[in-house]
Amino acid sequence: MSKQTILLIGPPNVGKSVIFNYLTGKNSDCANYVGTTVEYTVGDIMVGGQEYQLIDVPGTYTLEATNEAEQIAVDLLYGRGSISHSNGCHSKQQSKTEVNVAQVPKAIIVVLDAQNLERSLFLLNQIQAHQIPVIALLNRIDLLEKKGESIDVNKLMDKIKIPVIPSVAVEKEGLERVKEQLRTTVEQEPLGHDCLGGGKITEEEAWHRVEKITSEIKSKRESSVQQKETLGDKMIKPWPGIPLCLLILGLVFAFVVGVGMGLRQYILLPLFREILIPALVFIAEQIIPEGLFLQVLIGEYGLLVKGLEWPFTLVFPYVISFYIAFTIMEDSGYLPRLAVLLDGIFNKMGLPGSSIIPFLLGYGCGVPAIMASRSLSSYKERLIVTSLISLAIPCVAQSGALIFLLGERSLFVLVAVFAISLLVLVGAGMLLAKFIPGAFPSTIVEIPDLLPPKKDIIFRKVFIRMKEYIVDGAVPMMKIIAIASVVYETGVMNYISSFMRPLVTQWLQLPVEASTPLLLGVFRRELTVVPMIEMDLTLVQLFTGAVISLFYVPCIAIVATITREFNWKVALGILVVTILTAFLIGGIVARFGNMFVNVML
Ligand SMILES: Nc1nc2c(ncn2[C@@H]2O[C@H](COP(=O)(O)OP(=O)(O)OP(=O)(O)O)[C@@H](O)[C@H]2O)c(=O)[nH]1
Ligand SMILES: [Mg+2]
Repeated sequence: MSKQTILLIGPPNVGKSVIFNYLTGKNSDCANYVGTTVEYTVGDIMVGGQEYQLIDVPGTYTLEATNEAEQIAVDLLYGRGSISHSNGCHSKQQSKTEVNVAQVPKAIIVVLDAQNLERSLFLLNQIQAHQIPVIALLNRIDLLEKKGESIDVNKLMDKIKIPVIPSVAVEKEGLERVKEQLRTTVEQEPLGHDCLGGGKITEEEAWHRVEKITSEIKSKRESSVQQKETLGDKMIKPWPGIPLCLLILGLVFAFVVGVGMGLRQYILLPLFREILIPALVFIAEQIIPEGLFLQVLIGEYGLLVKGLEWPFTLVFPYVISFYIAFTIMEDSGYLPRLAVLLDGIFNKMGLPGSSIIPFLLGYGCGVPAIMASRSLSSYKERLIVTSLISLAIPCVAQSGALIFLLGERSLFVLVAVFAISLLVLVGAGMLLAKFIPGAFPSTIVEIPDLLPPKKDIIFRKVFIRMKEYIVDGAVPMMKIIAIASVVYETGVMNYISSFMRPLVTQWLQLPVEASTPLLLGVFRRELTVVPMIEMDLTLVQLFTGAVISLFYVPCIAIVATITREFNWKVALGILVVTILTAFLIGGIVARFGNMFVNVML
């Protein structure tokens, strides 16, 4: 028999995932913006000697869902959940544990936002109408106290007549009490009343009552003065917000490139090139007889040579530097401010400013980025974001490879490639906004407090993302390199390449070997770039190759995600558009890139 479930519900960005991670030991993604969790995550929790499944639910303000992520929350409450869920990381493999979400939960932990109690109580009231035992966690009280405010928790319990546990999830305060309290709650019958005093009331009356309760239990210290305009407020105004934004993004770019190059040059390259790879090659030569198998291991595309060098010395350093920078940005609460600042530009692409979050996630990996678009409110917005991520946003593996390929030859060309990608992104976005039917967005961006990122949370998140890269990025890359190695050593690669000769040599003006990255790139994005490193190409040819790789087909994992989130027709459409764009812009750069390169040199 499958285990019974306990739901963790609350408004967005209140700390549910931090609480879930503590209670289950799993790793549900948490970050300082609305809509971090877009699918539910399941973990085990022991309550009074019995095992339950705790479900981390996407945040929702009310039970009238306005996007796909919120709909998942509502479905889980009704016991209508489907069994597609995350097992605590971005891994595409599903958890093997059986999850029965098509059942009404045994209990609900409602997480209230101490800073926005009215809205939380309104949601609590709606949840209680479902006759399921509930406990409440009053989280983020530290932030309230910083503002010189406090909530009388006993008085609150008195009024809403359910157990309320005050907590500071990031400090693990109050979380042990949740397990104790759950022990009695799961045994209880539902209370049979709601927190607002019962009776059939209108929405307006409900708001009136929550405001009254809040005003009776909340107090402000006499000494607390009106807050000054904070740095967080300044960041969303054009002045000084835009210069600050350029400075921050510039610093992030410099950090990712600089730290990535440093990690490669001084740590990973010496470790792999001078120690690990020679040792493995030596061992292979000793124990494996001459022949095809040995060549596949140590030849041109050898698994023990390129199969280790590419994923671990070329891409891995940038995965580390990108995710350190990105995690600090997402935990600080800067991203929603960027969303407000860029709202005008995004509106021209038919998108709300908050789509900056899936876009920036896309610079890490397209798969979680496309999933994150679930928090957008219309199909049109999701489709535009997904198409643009697939077309013009290089993932971290590909960016790492591009930085390596071009960085040492010409920084101008490197910057030009990223600038072209941004231009195409905006241009294609404006076109899609015109042609895809649907209303234009109305933007409401919730802005959380600017918080200093916590060291241990950053460390854990970067570590998880490194692990994910090794499992979901490096290992598949090694498999493809192994296949490429076999295909190369047996001469099949040459045979296939001959079919692509006219396209590659005449239209793109590249040597015929450049068909290899185009073939491998179907499987993984960075493989459209890395083989070019081994070729003797002119700067214009590198420019052409980089631009093609940028727009060329998204990798197999992304195509699978698009098919799952939309359907195969959308995936096919995106494939066709990306291939055509890549060859079109690649051909143009092959012809006119010379002019640019000459001017810059
Ligand atoms: N200061 C403070 N920050 C907290 C507390 N709890 C969570 N946070 C921070 O609040 C942000 C949001 O936390 P999450 O756990 O992602 O919130 P969530 O409710 O799961 O958000 P969604 O998935 O978007 O609904 C993160 O930056 C956390 O570090 C708390 O008690 N105090
Ligand atoms: Mg969450």
